[in-house]
Amino acid sequence: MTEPFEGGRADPAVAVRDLHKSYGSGASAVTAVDGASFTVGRGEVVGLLGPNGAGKTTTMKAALGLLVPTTGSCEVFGVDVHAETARAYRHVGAMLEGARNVYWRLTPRENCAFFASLQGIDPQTRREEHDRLLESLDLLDRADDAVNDFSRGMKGKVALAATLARETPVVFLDEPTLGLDVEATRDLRRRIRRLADEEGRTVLLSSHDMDTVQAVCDRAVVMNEGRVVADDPVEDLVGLFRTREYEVTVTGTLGETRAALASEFDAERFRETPDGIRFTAVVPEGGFYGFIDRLRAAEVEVVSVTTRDADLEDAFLRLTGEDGRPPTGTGVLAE
Ligand SMILES: Nc1ncnc2c1ncn2[C@@H]1O[C@H](COP(=O)(O)OP(=O)(O)OP(=O)(O)O)[C@@H](O)[C@H]1O
Repeated sequence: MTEPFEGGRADPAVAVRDLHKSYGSGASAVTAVDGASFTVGRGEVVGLLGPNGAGKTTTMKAALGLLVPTTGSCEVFGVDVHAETARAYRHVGAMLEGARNVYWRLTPRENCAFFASLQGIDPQTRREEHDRLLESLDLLDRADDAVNDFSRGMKGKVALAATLARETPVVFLDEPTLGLDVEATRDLRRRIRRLADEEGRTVLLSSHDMDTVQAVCDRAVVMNEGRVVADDPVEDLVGLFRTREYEVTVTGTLGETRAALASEFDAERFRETPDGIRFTAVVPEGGFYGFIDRLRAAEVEVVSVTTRDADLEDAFLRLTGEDGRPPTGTGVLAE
């Protein structure tokens, strides 16, 4: 692995500082990133989450020096990537939006060898490692075929192999599990964890796959509309929402109780079903009996109650307000 920059051992591996990026100008200008700040510590695996258009790719590109920020800065090991892009790039391997970083005329094996040698690594010393990498991505059978003829999904996997073959101390992965099957996804998760745990490498990954984020990330930075709306350890993000969500079906007339349930228990998604009125309610830990009493007082008959533990996906939807409730910001998380 290439040694990180000398000096500033206290510097985080990646620092994004008050980053603003707009595309275009005048009335057609699009603000993609609107004052985002976060850091990624050395050896940390951080997930960059957010709905489509939240600004994740733009942030990663700015942190790679591929885009000039409108204002703000990005640093790798304390070095401004825009002032010294080549120097920073040497320490960051990135797979962005699929397959752009591989040579399609070369084979997977040659791509791995090429990207390793770019980093000053003698590829002869890594043959077995590259084969293991290609095998884990189910590419070994095609290791000597030109990438040009591969499907999009396979090209993506070659891009990932080439990125990892560079053995850089920092790795950016934009949607790394996209197009991977269950087995390959599982293997990739293990590989990402190993990069951090055994090799001390730093990983920033964006993903819509919450299971992957939950499985591999130490921390999640959640973006929405160009801003960071949460920056917390993954377990805290989940813990914050460790209330129980219930799906409840009742018969009878809810009347005014409906509004009371909505305000006390976040009850929503009321709908008529053949079994009765169904809705969801969020009940704090230990509050279940109070909730049932509330229903009993309304003289409705409870037909069924099913529980569902909130997971990271629920947490994420609430933070970004995509569940229809007002967004919850970092201020709430900090409480
Ligand atoms: N080159 C560009 N020119 C104009 N607008 C752009 C450009 N690239 C991105 N945008 C816009 O900037 C906003 C943020 O896009 P970005 O790709 O960074 O988001 P994202 O979080 O990565 O989304 P996704 O999950 O869909 O990849 C979006 O509104 C997008 O349409």
